[in-house]
Amino acid sequence: MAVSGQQRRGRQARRGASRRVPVVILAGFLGAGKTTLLNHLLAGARGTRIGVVVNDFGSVNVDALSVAGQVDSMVSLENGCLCCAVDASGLDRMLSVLTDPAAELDLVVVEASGLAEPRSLVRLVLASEDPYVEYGGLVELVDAAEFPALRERHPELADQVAMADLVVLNKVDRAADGVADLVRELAGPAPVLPAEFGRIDPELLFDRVTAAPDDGPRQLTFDDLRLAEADTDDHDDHSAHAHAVYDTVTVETGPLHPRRFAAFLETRPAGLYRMKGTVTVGVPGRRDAYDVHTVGAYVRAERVAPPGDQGSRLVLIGAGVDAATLRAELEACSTAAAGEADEQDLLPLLRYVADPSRDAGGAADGTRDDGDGDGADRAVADDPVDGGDLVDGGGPANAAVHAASVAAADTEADEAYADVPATVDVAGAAASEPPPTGCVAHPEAFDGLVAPDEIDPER
Ligand SMILES: Nc1nc2c(ncn2[C@@H]2O[C@H](COP(=O)(O)OP(=O)(O)OP(=O)(O)O)[C@@H](O)[C@H]2O)c(=O)[nH]1
Repeated sequence: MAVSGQQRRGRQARRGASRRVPVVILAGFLGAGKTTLLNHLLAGARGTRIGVVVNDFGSVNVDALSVAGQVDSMVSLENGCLCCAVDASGLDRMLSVLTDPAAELDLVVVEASGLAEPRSLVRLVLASEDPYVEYGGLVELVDAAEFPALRERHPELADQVAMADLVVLNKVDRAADGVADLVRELAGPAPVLPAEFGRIDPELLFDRVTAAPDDGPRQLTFDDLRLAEADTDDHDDHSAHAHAVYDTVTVETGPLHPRRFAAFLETRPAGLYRMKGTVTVGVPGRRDAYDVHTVGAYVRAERVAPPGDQGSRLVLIGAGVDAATLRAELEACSTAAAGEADEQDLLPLLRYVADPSRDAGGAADGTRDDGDGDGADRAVADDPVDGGDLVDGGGPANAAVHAASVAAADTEADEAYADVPATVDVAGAAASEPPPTGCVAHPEAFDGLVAPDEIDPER
C-alpha cells in the first residue's frame, strides 16, 4: 500500500518518540480459536496497523488465506512450526521486517501454532537483538469446552496457561463444568478473560492509533466501508460489543511517588486486564515521565517527554473491579498523599522500563541517552517525529535487561536498594540491582535456566 510522505509523518508522530513495536504472542492449542481472535483483532484495528506472523501446518495455508486481505503486511511461515527454526533466524528476520520503521506497523501479533511452544517464542522475542522489537506479552487462548479433557492428554497445557500474561477463556458458550475455576487456578496472577468467538476488546492488547490530524481529507477506502459496516452490524448484535462488559476507570493525579506506584503495579487486582497512560514522578530535581502499559500480568514502561502540566493520567480497564478502591489506591500513590520521594525510590519503577540505560539515562533535562555511547543525549520533547533516531544501537541493551529480569527473584529487592548510592546511575543499576521481574508473569519460564517441568504452575 502506497503511503504519502504526509501520512508517513503522521504515523511517525502518532508513534511519538518510541519506534519499538510491541510483539504479542498469541498461543493456544489446536482449534482453541486463535485465528478467530486474530481476525476479530484485525477487524477492530481501525487505523492501528497490525502485522501478523501466521504459522500453519499442512500444505494448504488455510489460516493465512482467511486473514489475507485484512492486513497491511503479513508474513506466513512456510516451514510449519515456528519452533522448528531452532536458530531463531527465521522469526527474527520476519520480526525485523515487520518492526522496521519502513513497515510503519504499530503492533505485531505472532500466532503460534497449536503445537508451537510459547515458551520458546517468548524467549526468542525477549532475546531479539533487533532495536525495534519489543516483547508485548503472551496471550494464551484456552478452549473452554475441551480444556479439562485436553489437559489430561497434554499436561504441558497447564504450564502454558501458567506462563501467560493474559488468558482468554474462549468458547464460553460451550464451557465444560468447572473450567473457569480450573483455569483461574492455573493462571495464577494472570487475568482470565471469558470470551465467545475471540471477541475481546482489541484495546486490551494495544492502543488504537487515532487518525492523525495532519492526514487531511482523503477518499474513503474499502477498509473504511468495511468498518462502517461492522459498526452497523454491531448495533444489531450487541453481543459483539466486547467492551460493554468491561469497566473503565480514568484516574488523574499529580506526580506519583514511584515506589508506591511500583507497589501498586505489583498488587493490582486480577480483574484489571489493561492499564495505560502516562505518569510523572515526584522526585525533586527530576522531571521523569513514563508511559505505562499493562496487558494482563505484563507490565511495560517507557520514558517519555513529561506532559506540560506534570500530571499523571491512567486509564484502567477491567471486569468486576472496584472503581472507587482503584482510584483511591492510585491517588494514595501521588506525592501529595504519599510524601516526597527521592532518587532511590525510582528504582522499583525502573525495573519495568524496558531499557533503563536508554530510556531513563537523561536525568532531569528531558533528554535521554541515545545508547550510542557518545554521551550526546537527544531531546525527547522537541522531536517526536524523528524519535526513531533515539534507538540507534540500543537493541541489545533491551534484551539484556530482560535477560537479567528473568534470572533472579524479586523478594529481597527493598533490602538491596538500601545500599544503592544516593546518585542513581540507572545504567549501572540495570546491571547491579535486583533485576525486573514484573515484566512477565512467570519470568523463570523464560530464562533458559529452569527446565519446563520445574515451573510451579501454582505460582
Ligand atoms: N462455539 C464456539 N466455536 C468457536 C469459538 N471460537 C472459535 N470457534 C470455532 O472453533 C473452530 C476453530 O477456531 P480457529 O480460530 O480456527 O482455531 P485455531 O486456534 O486458529 O485453530 P488451529 O489453527 O488449528 O490451531 C472454528 O470452527 C471456529 O469457528 C467460540 O467461542 N465458540
